[in-house]
Amino acid sequence: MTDTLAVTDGRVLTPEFDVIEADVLIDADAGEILEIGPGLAGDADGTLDATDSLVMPGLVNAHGHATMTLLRGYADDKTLEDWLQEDIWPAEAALTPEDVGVGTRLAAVELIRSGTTAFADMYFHVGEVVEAVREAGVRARVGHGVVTVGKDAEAARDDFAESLAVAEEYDGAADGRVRTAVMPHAPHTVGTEFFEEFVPKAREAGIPLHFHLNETETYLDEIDAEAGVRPTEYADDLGLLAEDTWVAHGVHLDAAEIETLAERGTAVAHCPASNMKLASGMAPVQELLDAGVTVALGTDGAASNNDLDLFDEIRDAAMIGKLAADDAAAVDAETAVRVATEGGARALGFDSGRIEAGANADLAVVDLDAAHLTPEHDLVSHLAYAARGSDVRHTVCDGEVLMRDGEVLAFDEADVRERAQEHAEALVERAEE
Ligand SMILES: N[C@@H](CCSC[C@H]1O[C@@H](n2cnc3c(=O)[nH]cnc32)[C@H](O)[C@@H]1O)C(=O)O
Ligand SMILES: [Zn+2]
Repeated sequence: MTDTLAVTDGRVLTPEFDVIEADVLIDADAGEILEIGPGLAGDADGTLDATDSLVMPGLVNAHGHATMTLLRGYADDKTLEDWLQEDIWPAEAALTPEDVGVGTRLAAVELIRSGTTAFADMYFHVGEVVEAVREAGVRARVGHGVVTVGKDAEAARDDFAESLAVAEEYDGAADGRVRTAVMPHAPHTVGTEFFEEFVPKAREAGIPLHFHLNETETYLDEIDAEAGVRPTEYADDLGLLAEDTWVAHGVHLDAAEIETLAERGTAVAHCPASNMKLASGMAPVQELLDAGVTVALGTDGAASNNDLDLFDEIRDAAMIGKLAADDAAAVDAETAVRVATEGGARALGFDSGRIEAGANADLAVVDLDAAHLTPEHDLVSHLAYAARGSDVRHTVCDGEVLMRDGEVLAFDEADVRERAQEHAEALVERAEE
């Protein structure tokens, strides 16, 4: 007999973006949605009340560095280059594997609280990330970030080799909730010879690739000086772009680069808050969408955001998308919610991001009983422009309830926060020694 869960008496956001009154019946063992319709509560083994609430697909955070929650508020108000070189990289040099476990658990609490059920993570000590994901109950595509600049050839090679080994080792962990990717940091922070050696190996092994692309003007100039081409062309020549590749940022893209991404089927994880905070620029989101590129949303690390609430990103994406296009109709409410759900799921290769029979049972239940969500003209508008992560009541991933009525079940949240505070303080002390 299968174990079933019914999400009852709410309204449901359908894949067509209609809002209907319905229950959602879930096969908790298979982690799949079984049926959407009226009166499904009767036979279910368990229920989750969605009265006065909207049942929506769990949000997908398609780019980030979860451990960087430990560096939230540590260094602000700087350009990307100064921030990384003066503050972040020295602090990361002092990070221990245990710090990664603690920081990722803090991130998981924040993600679950704000209705995010899947995330991408580029970091190191990936085994610790995987353990945290296993415990949290969320879904993730994880990888070891490779940087070769400033390293001798052997250390550089080892770093890329580790990214490949880690991706092979952990793929399918946590009952299949963990998938992996090879994650070279960016075209300009990894030497050409290492891409040439390892990208074909990743391709042969069927492992996706993820990296930062065209985040700042400075980075474009570095590739231009070295290779004399735009970074997207450089990446394409190295075989980096494919249907299972997704890139982060894509802020400074010209028309030819957008076309290349569309042709290769490579998705872009747009990170509007990080791009604004580091003054990186405005990504051409509407142009990407018009060209047929899959767009997803990411927070990036908590040190450049400074939280992991994807509702902020949805709103920011709509706002900055309009500014960038100089068009108030650009990146409309439905589009912004779609990129945060089905766009993210497509980018990360998860059968999630929509409430439909057969899809993964990954969903968020948003409490509509709030002043800032009144009146109810249009609930999709509310999701894009008025709702906050803290409006999420329940979070379900893979058919398991991860938060019920605002209580995170997977962790002792107070303990996670206390340990995060301790580890963050000790980390900064070591970094500044
Ligand atoms: N193994 C590598 C670590 C790479 S992890 C990925 C890196 O991306 C960094 N990072 C975080 N946010 C951003 C961003 O917005 N742009 C570029 N890099 C970032 C993050 O701090 C981390 O160092 C090493 O030996 O240094
Ligand atoms: Zn990043």
